Amino acid sequence: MARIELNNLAHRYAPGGEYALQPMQHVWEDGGAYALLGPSGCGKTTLLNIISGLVQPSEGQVLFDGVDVTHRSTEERNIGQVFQFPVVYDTMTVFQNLAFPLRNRKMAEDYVNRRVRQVAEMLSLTDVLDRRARNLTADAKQKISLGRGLVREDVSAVLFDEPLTVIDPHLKWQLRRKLREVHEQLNLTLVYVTHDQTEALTFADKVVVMLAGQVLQVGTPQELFERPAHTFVGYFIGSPGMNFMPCELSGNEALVDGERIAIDPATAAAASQNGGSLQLGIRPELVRLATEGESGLLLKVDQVEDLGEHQLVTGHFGSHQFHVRLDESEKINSDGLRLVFPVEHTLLYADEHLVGAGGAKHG
Ligand SMILES: Nc1ncnc2c1ncn2[C@@H]1O[C@H](COP(=O)(O)OP(=O)(O)OP(=O)(O)O)[C@@H](O)[C@H]1O
Repeated sequence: MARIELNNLAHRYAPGGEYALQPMQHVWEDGGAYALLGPSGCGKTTLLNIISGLVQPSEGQVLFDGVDVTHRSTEERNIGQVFQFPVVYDTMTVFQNLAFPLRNRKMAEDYVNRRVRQVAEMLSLTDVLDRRARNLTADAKQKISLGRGLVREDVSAVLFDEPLTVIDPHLKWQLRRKLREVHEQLNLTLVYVTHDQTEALTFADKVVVMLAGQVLQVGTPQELFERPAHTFVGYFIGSPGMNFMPCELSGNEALVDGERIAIDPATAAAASQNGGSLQLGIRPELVRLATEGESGLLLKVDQVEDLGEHQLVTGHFGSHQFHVRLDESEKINSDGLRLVFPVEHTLLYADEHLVGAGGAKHG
């Protein structure tokens, strides 16, 4: 397994053309499970292909455990890959398919037997080990592909490019869980590309959020939820995403349409030094209703949706749309709700970037 270092890495497909990947500097730890998350065209596949060696970066280096592998082939980098569509040998049995990467490297047969059975067990393929792959469902074939990517212990990393696209929706959840278990048991460095936040958040220890060729934040699912480093991360992660409202500063308060909202003093001080166009950000889950006698901001209610254990209120402050997620037991006054913005969850963004500790955290 390897620690992967991206050293001043950038990529343009055409000399002098647009950057498909903006210059970046990152370290991905040995044994970590990473997800690359972002909308279509943000550069996820380009970055994955640069790590695997399918694309040569136009600038910078890729290091595996400190060794420069930028100009080495995929084969020389010792990478396992799982693609969107299953890559299996139809005429071989499931066992032979899983054994292929090991037999190819002349591993001893008793080791091959043990390892194939271990991986088959993890992916619930034990019952079909003797069946020919040709007759299996698309789901089973993709499980074989996953197994082939995971079967070698000597790879530097295993890269997955949207591997669950062809999987039946009810099986996706189960397979994601399986992949997590496999990661815990095999301790492989995994990089998983997806545009689906649920997939990224349930699979990865650390999620790398990308937009327009840039890595905006590398963080745990909790960090991305609690302290999005960029407004896009706040908006992209969460359902619905974070609320943002343009504001001005007045001492330790943000002014939104003339209303005053308390801000942590250190954040307010940093924001007044930073300058830039300011927005206040808060998660729909982290706003609360004012208690009796407590003052709060009046939200005009437009719509209430029943989400089972929660209810989602869509309303507005002045001209700004705002979402609040409340427990199903809360009584909603359809005229309006008095809301409290807890200081610890009320964040400020200057020119789209989080102000204060953790604002420019990349890692
Ligand atoms: N072979 C190529 N030649 C020229 N430009 C390319 C090539 N491959 C990708 N691009 C461009 O690079 C940018 C990043 O594309 P990339 O495929 O890496 O994004 P992505 O996030 O993986 O998107 P998707 O989820 O749609 O696969 C896009 O603007 C794309 O048009």
